Amino acid sequence: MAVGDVVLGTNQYGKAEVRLVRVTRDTAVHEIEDLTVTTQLRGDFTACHTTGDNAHVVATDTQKNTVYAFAKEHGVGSPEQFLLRLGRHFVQEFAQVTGGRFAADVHAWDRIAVDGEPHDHAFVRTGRETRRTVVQLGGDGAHVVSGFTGATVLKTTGSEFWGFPRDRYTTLGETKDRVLATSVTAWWRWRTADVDFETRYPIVRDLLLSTFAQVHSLALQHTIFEMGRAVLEACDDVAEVRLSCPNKHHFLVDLEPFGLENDNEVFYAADRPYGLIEAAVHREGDAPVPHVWACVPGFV
Ligand SMILES: O=c1[nH]c(=O)c2[nH]c(=O)[nH]c2[nH]1
Repeated sequence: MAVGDVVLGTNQYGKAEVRLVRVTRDTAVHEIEDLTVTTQLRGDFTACHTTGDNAHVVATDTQKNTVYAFAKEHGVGSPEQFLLRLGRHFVQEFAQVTGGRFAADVHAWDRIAVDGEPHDHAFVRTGRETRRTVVQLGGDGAHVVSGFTGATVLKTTGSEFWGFPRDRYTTLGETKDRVLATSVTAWWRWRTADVDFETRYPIVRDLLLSTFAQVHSLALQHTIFEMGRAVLEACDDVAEVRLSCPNKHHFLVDLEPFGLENDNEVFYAADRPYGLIEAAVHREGDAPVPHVWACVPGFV
């Protein structure tokens, strides 16, 4: 519907960053599930925008309540299944809802060790990656993208960087042995929504990180391509991998003024600026699905 010459374009709305902690206490050994969930509905919401008629608007407060209710009723389990269940509920329940974007960050917890034993009901946040997923439902079915951010990894050798062009602004020296460090943000698109996500997620994650460790790197670009390639070669159910990796520079400290040698031992870990290396890796001939990636935060 038009208001004068102005028309409504694409729109979506929902509740962002619903903090959900689910404790399962069937036995004395409790389990905890901790997620930040975002729901955004798409469909026929034109009247609300153009005339203020809220008849089609599933309140964001209702969406938030549904997240909590579903966690109680159905449990959480894999975030992918949780979001598929949640998203399908809104589509089935409300005729005006045709699809949406549903995203979750998963915050992992370890048990606190007491006298060397894992405690029954005390946890500490895992210092590793934050698992993430985005599920998209629409006319062409369900698309599931999984990934993680904040996996900080470092190797003290096995990394070179040389052979780059030199102009009058180039001061960086060539190196055959440097520290390589990054905080990996990885996304991968599953071929279908029919995946055992809980089994597959750690396999993909471990492949990415073990490849970082094993590749003799000639550039961070080289490393991240190899990381993506390792996943695509091992995992038929993954269609595409995208990686965003800051090059967390470790500069060798000049110790000469102090009469000391620095044999790749003492580094200045700079926080900014940093190189930001990003790449998508896919199999030749695979059809791209750009609209899925358009809703994934982080990088193009
Ligand atoms: O792995 C690297 N890739 C670059 O593109 C680059 N540029 C730079 O200054 N250092 C590095 N390291």
